[in-house]
Amino acid sequence: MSSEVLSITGLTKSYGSKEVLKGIDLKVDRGEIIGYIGPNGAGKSTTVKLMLGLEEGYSGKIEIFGEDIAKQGESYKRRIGYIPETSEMYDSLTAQEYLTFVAELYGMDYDDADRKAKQLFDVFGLAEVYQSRISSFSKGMRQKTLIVSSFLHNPDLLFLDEPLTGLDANSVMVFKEILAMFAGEGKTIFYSSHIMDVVEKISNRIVLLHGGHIVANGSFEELKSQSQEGSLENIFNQMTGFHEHQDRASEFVSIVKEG
Ligand SMILES: Nc1ncnc2c1ncn2[C@@H]1O[C@H](COP(=O)(O)OP(=O)(O)OP(=O)(O)O)[C@@H](O)[C@H]1O
Repeated sequence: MSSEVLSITGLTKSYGSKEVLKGIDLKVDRGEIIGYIGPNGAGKSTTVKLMLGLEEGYSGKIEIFGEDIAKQGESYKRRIGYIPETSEMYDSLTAQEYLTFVAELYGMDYDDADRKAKQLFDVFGLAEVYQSRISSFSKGMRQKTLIVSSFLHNPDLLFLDEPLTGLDANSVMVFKEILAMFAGEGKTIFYSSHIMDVVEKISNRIVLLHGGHIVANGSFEELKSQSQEGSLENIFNQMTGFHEHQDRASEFVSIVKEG
């Protein structure tokens, strides 16, 4: 069996006259944690949505689990988990209703999904609110619900967009450990985030998207040796040509003070 889980070749995508992706090539193997980074608006979410089949109208080729997604049916999606950047969770549902509903979409049996979701909720210390409405949840509780919904069907490939949003420091530690263990089981994780120190620590490989192209692709050590910068934050600033943070901050503060 090939160890390649994901292969993107010559991927381009435009919205109207705006070309967001200008030819992306990327290969990802089983068990890798890919840190997918880039400035706001670079096209990270667009890439992920294309791979999930949520967005159409691209050129190039996207192969997942060895097959072209344009040619295969929906079945590959059952092996994928997804934490979106912004989520429209159904507020009027309870966590139990929401999680069993999502799990059934992934082909799980109701009773299995219910039992497993309840156990996972318990791990996050949320057993007592399993039957409460999502509308009553805090930001972190909602994020934990999304995390549980994306892992419930034991996916082989996970797309995580800013998954730590709202999690407290203890939960962050648990979640980072979960990711490492999951990758150790041969699962593949595509991790999109702006929190550079977390990306630096958890990723086996970092892919930086800028100006419609992949401008860096390697382990943190490799990127560091190429750029002679210390942290991933500095490497990011250097590779995206951004050196004005102090000027921008001074300008902002002086405008605020003026009025
Ligand atoms: N449905 C759409 N219609 C028109 N333009 C879009 C659409 N979706 C995304 N775009 C544009 O494509 C570009 C890339 O957006 P995308 O959300 O992929 O960026 P991103 O790298 O995920 O950014 P961020 O870090 O801010 O989340 C942006 O300029 C955005 O305005």
